[in-house]
Amino acid sequence: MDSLALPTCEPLIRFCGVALTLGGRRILDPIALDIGRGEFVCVVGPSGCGKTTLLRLIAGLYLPTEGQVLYGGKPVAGPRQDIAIVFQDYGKALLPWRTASGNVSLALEALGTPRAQRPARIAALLAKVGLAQHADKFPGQLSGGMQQRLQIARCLAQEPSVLLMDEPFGALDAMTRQALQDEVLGLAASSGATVFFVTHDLEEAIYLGDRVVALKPNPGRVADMFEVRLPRPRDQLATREHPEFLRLRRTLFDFIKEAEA
Ligand SMILES: Nc1ncnc2c1ncn2[C@@H]1O[C@H](COP(=O)(O)OP(=O)(O)OP(=O)(O)O)[C@@H](O)[C@H]1O
Repeated sequence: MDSLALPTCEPLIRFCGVALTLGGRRILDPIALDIGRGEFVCVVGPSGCGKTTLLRLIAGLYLPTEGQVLYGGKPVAGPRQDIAIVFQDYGKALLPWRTASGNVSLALEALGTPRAQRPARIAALLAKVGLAQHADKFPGQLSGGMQQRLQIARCLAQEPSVLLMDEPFGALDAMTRQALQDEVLGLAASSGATVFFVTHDLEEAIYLGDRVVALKPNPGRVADMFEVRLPRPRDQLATREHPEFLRLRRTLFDFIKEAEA
C-alpha cells in the first residue's frame, strides 16, 4: 500500500468489520476503516463498488448485516442531526416552493431554533455560501452552482460534526466545480467538520482530501488508501502542478484502470 490505513488523529467514525448484504446479494465485504475527527476523506472507485453505500452506512440510512459502524465510539443506529448529507441532485434536495431563505429555514425549524433567531442565522448562512443577494429567490431561479451552494448552506444550518457529500459537484461545469471545491475546503477548515466525500473525479479527490480511499467492486471492499501529503491551503493551480499531486494522480488512474479491467 502507498498509504496509511489509519487516520493521523483521533477516530470519530470507525467501520469495524462492516459487511452488507441486501436482497441476498453481497454488497460489501468486511470493511475496516477509521476516519479521524476533522479529517477530509475522499472515496473513489469504479461504478457500483459501494461508495454511496459506505456513505449511507455512516448516515445510518443502512445498517450493517455484519460488524458495526461506530460514531464517537457508539454504534450508529439511524440518522442524526449532527451528520448532514449533501446530494448530487440539488434539484431534488431543495424544496422548489420555498425561497433560498425558506430552504435554509427548514433545517433550523427541524433543529427547533426559535423563530426570532432564524432570520439572522439564515442571513449569516446564505452570506457564508455567497448567496446573500439571492435570499428571496426560488431554487428554480438559481443556477446549478447556486442551488448546490444553497443545499450546502442548509446542511451547515444543522451545525454538523460530519458532512457527507455524495458526488456533490458531479452535475456542475468545471469552473463552478472548482469554485465550490475551494468553498467546501474553506468551510471544512473553519468549522472543523469531518468530511466524507464521494467522487468519480480522481483529481478532485486528491485536491480536496487528506486521504483517498479506493474501493474495488463485486463485492465492494477497500483496495487501498492514499495519504495526500500536499500543503494546505490548496490552490487550484499550484496544488494541481505539485509533483506529489501528479504522482498520486498517476497512481490512482492506474488503480482505476486495473479495478475496471
Ligand atoms: N437497496 C439496494 N438493494 C440492492 N442492491 C443495492 C441497493 N443499494 C445499492 N445496491 C447495489 O450495491 C452496489 C453498490 O452501490 P453504490 O451505489 O454504493 O455504488 P457506487 O460506488 O456509489 O456507484 P456509482 O459510482 O455508480 O454511484 C451496486 O451494485 C448497487 O446496485
